Amino acid sequence: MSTESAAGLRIRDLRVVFDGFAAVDGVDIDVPPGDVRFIIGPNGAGKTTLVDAVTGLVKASGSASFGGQELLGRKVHHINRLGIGRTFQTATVFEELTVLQNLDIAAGTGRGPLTMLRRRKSVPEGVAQAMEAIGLATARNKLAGTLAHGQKQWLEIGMLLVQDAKLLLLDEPVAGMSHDERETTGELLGLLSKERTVVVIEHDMDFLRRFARTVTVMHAGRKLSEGSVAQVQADPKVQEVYLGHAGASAAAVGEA
Ligand SMILES: Nc1ncnc2c1ncn2[C@@H]1O[C@H](COP(=O)(O)OP(=O)(O)OP(=O)(O)O)[C@@H](O)[C@H]1O
Repeated sequence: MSTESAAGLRIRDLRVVFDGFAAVDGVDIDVPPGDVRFIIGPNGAGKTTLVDAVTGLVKASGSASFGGQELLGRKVHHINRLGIGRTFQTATVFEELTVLQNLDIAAGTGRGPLTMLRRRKSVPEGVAQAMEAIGLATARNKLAGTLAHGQKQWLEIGMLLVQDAKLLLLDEPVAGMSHDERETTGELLGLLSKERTVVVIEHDMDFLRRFARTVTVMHAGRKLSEGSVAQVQADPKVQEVYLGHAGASAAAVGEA
């Protein structure tokens, strides 16, 4: 195994079968450290199932390793402790708690519930850095339930940062976001990738064009194409799958 692939996410012959149906059907993917990899594909292509397999939510065969550590066969919390963090399409923050309390809980900083619920002046450095990165430092005492949609997604990413996740798997992070929120999120991905590996499942092609470094296209449980944004957009196989005919602009990808 090369040093590079050992350090990043390395998936080999990944298969997930539901009642005889292969939702992920023998996929190989390498995401090197520092990449911002977008995984796209039509509905039902197997994108979420692939991430579910990597994070221990569904059983899979083959191999998925990060930093040289095999993930398949481990429990969800163990995978989490190995530095794998994941967000879902709907943000899963504690709405009745503040931004800071949400981050505290994610960080598991060892305080009892009463201490956590008290407002306080000193904030652990990791939590302060995360709040800064996600742009919520001034909103630290706001209840998460009162945040804008985009801010909730950022808070969820912040919760992964305080856990020091080294691999961030983000499921449609900009769904439902405004234009400005998308731009901010895209910039955040670039910032995060300096110290982490970022994998984004996404349908939004404008967002992909602006912020993906590399792209993997999935279709019917398999990897259809991979490369730069320009390479996959120019791939006739990708155009065929999205538009039903080659030669058309791939601009409509994701509008389905
Ligand atoms: N728990 C399950 N049991 C049975 N089939 C499932 C299960 N989860 C997913 N599938 C099927 O596996 C296939 C892949 O689903 P998956 O959600 O991974 O696709 P996707 O690429 O993420 O699609 P979308 O873009 O719509 O989220 C689909 O045909 C789906 O119906």
